[in-house]
Amino acid sequence: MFFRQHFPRGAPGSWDAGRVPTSTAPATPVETTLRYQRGDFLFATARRALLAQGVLASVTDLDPRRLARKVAAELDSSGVPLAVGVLPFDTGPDTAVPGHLVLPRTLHRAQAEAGAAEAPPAEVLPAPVATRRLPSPDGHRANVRAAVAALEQRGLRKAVLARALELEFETPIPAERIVRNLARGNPRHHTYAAELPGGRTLVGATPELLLSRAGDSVFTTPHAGSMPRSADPVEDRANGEALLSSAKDQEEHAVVIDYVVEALRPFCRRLDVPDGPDLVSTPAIWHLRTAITGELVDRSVTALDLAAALHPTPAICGTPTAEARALEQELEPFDRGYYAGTVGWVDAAGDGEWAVVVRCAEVADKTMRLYAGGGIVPASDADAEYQETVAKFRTLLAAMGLDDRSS
Ligand SMILES: C=C(O[C@H]1C=CC=C(C(=O)O)[C@@H]1O)C(=O)O
Repeated sequence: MFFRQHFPRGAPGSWDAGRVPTSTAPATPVETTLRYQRGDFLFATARRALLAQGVLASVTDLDPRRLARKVAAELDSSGVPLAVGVLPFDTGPDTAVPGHLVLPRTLHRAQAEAGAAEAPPAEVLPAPVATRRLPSPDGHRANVRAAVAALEQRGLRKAVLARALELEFETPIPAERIVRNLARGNPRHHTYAAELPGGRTLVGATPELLLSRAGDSVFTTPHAGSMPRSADPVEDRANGEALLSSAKDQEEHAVVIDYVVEALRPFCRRLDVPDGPDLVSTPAIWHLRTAITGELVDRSVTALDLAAALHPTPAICGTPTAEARALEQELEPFDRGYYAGTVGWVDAAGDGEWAVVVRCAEVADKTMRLYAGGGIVPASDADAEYQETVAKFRTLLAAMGLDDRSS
C-alpha cells in the first residue's frame, strides 16, 4: 500500500511514508528528543531516541494478544517499518481500556556513541493552582494495612498499591516542556510520551524494561524492591545497602522473578537468570533489579507478543494476577488507565522494546494525574510504603519544578 523505503532494522535515520525521503539531517538522540511535540510518540534515553510523528493507521483492541496479531498484519501489508503505542494496566477479560498502537507517518531514530551525552536545557513550568491526593496520605496507609490483611485472608503472595496526584493549572499544560525536563533529569532511563485514546498524553521516565527483542535475543529487567534516595551521601549509600539486605524487599523481588521466568520459559530455548538482584538507582530512588537474557525458540513471536504474554508482571500488579488486580481495584479510588501498563514499539521483523509505565502522568488540557505505587508483601510497613510513593512521585514532580510538598 505504501512506498517501501530502505530502512535498516534498528538503524539511526529517518523514514517518511511519502515517496520523497525526509531531508532531515542526522540528529543526536538529544536533538531528536528536543523535536518532540505533543501528539508525537517519543521513546528515548540520552543514547538512543525514537520519535514517531503522524498517524497512517491506528490499531486498537481490548485483547493484547489479538492487538499484537493485528499490528503484525498491518506492518506486513503496509511497508511501514514499525508501530508504536501503549497497553493499559488492566488487560483482563472485563477491561474497558484498550491497547492502542499507531503506524506513524514519519520516524526519526538516533543513536550516540559512548561518552558524555549532551543534556537538554532545563525549562520552567507554571505552578499548579490546586492539588488533590487520591487517597489522602492516611488513606494510603490504611489501604496498605488492608492489603497486608487481605494477602493472608485471600492467599496472595503480593499486591501493588498506588496513589494518584491530580494537579490543576490555570493555563494549558506544556507537555513538551515536561518531556524535555524528564529527559534531562533521567538520561539513562527511557523518557516516553504517547497519545492516549480520548486525547490525553502519557508522559514519564521509567527505569524498568518489560522486554526487548532483537533477532532471537530477549532481554528484560524486572525492578521490584525500593528505597528513597537521600541528599546526604552517607545516608544515601546506607539506604541502598539496607535495600540490598532487606528480606522483605528480596521476597518482593523474588515474586516478580519467579513469574517472569515462568512466563518467558515457553518462548525461550535458553534463559540466563542471575542468582540475585543488583542494586540500581534513579535520581529519586534505589531499586532491586535483575537483568534476564534469553534466546527465542521461534522468531515469529514478536516483541509485542512477548509483552502481551508477560504483562502485567507482579512488579506492578502482584500475584496471583487476577486476585491482586481485584484487590487493587477494590482499594484504589481511581482507575489506573495506562499507569502500570507498557509503552514501546515493535517493528516489521518482530523486534521491539516495551517499558513499564511507571514514574508517569496522564496530561489533559489544564489538569494532569500523576501515579506512584509500590509492592505490598506480608512484611510491608504502611508508613514506609507511603514514603516510597513520595520518592516515586519525585521523578515527575522534579520535571515540573515541584517538591515533595505536592505529594
Ligand atoms: C509501581 C511502581 O514501581 C514498580 C517498579 C519498581 C519498583 C517497584 C517497587 O519496589 O514496588 C514497583 O514494582 C511505581 O513506580 O509506581
